[in-house]
Amino acid sequence: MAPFPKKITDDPYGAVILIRRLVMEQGVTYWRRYLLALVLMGVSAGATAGSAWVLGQVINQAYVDKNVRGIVIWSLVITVLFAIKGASTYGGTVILSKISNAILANNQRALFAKLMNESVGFFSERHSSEFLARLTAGAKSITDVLNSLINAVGRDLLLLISLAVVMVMQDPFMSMLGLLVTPPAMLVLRKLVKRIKGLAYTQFTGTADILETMQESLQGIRTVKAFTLEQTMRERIDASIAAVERNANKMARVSNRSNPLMEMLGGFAVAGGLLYGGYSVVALAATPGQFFSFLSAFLLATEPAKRLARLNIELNSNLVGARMLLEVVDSPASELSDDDKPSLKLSDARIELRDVSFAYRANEPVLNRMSFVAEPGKVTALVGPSGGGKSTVLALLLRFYEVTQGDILIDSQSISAVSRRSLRQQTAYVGQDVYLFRDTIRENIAFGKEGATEAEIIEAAKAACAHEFIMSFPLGYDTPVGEHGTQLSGGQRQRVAVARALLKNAPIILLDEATAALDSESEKQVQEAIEHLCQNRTTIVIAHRLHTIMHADAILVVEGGEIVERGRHEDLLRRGGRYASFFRLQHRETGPLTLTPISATA
Ligand SMILES: Nc1ncnc2c1ncn2[C@@H]1O[C@H](COP(=O)(O)OP(=O)(O)OP(=O)(O)O)[C@@H](O)[C@H]1O
Repeated sequence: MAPFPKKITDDPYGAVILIRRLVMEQGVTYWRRYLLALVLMGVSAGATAGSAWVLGQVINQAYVDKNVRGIVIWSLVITVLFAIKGASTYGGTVILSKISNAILANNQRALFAKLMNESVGFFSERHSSEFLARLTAGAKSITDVLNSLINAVGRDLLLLISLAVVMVMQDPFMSMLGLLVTPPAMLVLRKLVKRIKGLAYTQFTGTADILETMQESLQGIRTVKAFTLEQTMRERIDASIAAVERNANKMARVSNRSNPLMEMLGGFAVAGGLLYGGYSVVALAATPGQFFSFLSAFLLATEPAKRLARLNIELNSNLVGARMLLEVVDSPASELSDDDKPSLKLSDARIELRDVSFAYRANEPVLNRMSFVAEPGKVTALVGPSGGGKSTVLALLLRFYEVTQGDILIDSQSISAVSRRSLRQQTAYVGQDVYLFRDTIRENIAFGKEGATEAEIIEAAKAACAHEFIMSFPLGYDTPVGEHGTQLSGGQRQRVAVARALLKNAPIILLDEATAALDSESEKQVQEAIEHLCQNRTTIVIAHRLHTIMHADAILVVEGGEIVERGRHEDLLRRGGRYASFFRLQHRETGPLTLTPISATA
């Protein structure tokens, strides 16, 4: 999917094609219900037109026939017609709303499903608020387009036709005169459509900007507060809000610019009708009933006529949102399901990187012909300066990205030849930023295994040294963790994440800096949890504070996308190279070394 097009003209979706597509792909599914709604709208239109006609009868009974009984009967008929109109309008509106809600939900599901088929790289290039706007406003726009169409046909056109029938029945000549106002009205409206499209687009992107600032300020609320950025953030969002407000006002002005003119044209038509109607009663012996009936039908017809005239404006402004959503849904998925590939079959879980090169962006290599083996059931540690490419190795192992060159093999199977799902199912990953979902602790652990039992969840929590702190909360496992787990401490979050990984019981463990930024007591507990997690599993661990490294079976020093040193702790120290200097650095910083070693982040 391309990012937001810079100009609306870049957009390949034409209005007619899009409307046809929405009708054929989305509306047609509900044709039976639409038909029922149309019938009800037709009944409502008939009742409205009927009441205009009956009005003429009442007037004639009063002024011409002087018949009280007739007046009473026709008045009763009008009451019945209004009741019919009320009931059918209600039925039609409810049916249409239900269809709209279903279409809205379908589109939101489709967009979300599409996003789930996008790669990690896809999201790192875009802001999530872009999708929020498309999911909400875009999906709503699609239903609005379809509603505008059905209302135009069902409500307005049917009503207009029924009223036209009454007008022609009462006075054919005058009805023709009414049509004279149509061409100038059309001319004015056509000019407005183009402006509206541009404004609707700006409105859409402006709303996305507001969402973006809002989301960033709230997610980074601690940074905002700590750096007293409240005013800065207020100013940033204020600029976006003011721009959207200005644009909305412009849109209101432009889209309603037709109104004064339409009213004037309507006024001319009504005045003409009065003049001619009055004249035909006085001079041509028409009945007052005819006159009143025609006039009321004419007045009733002005609203649907105005709405129909504005249909083009309405459609075009909503089509902008519809395109925004369909653009994402239509774009080729960056991570299509490859479940048809064979599953990864594990025996020992031996991982091998063979001459792996990788670049996020062309000509900016991050890994350069990297090769190493992570032996089965052993702990392999990646250490090295920040930005060296350690996290990238894990990202490639999980196939968040595909290698540019070389291959990654697990038990001699290239990971690119097996399904991503089978690869990820057999891998437990605990990342730098522990992500907890806004749910209870229980549910957050349970994400590790589908259908996990309570006993399994508690067992995992115990092994992750989390059970105790969980039980210290009044709600125990039902304690909500808050958005992103903010109601837990850093160490608690990490232990919940380790419990989740333990529950998954995967043969391969990937850990990225899991003990960073913890006090020594929490770190000890998290470390103990991790030791349980790694037992008898092939583990690749990125260590920044590196408290497990001393005992790691292999230590790889990654620098500039290459492995510059490898070996066990003692060997590397003896060699006196990069690792030894990191080690000494930490030694100086932390005082005499205890058994806990090394931070590799320079
Ligand atoms: N999504 C991305 N898009 C573009 N470049 C990226 C992306 N992620 C990482 N990089 C770049 O790739 C290089 C390696 O990053 P990586 O995260 O693998 O380093 P690291 O060794 O794990 O660092 P740290 O120890 O700080 O976590 C860095 O220069 C980084 O800027």
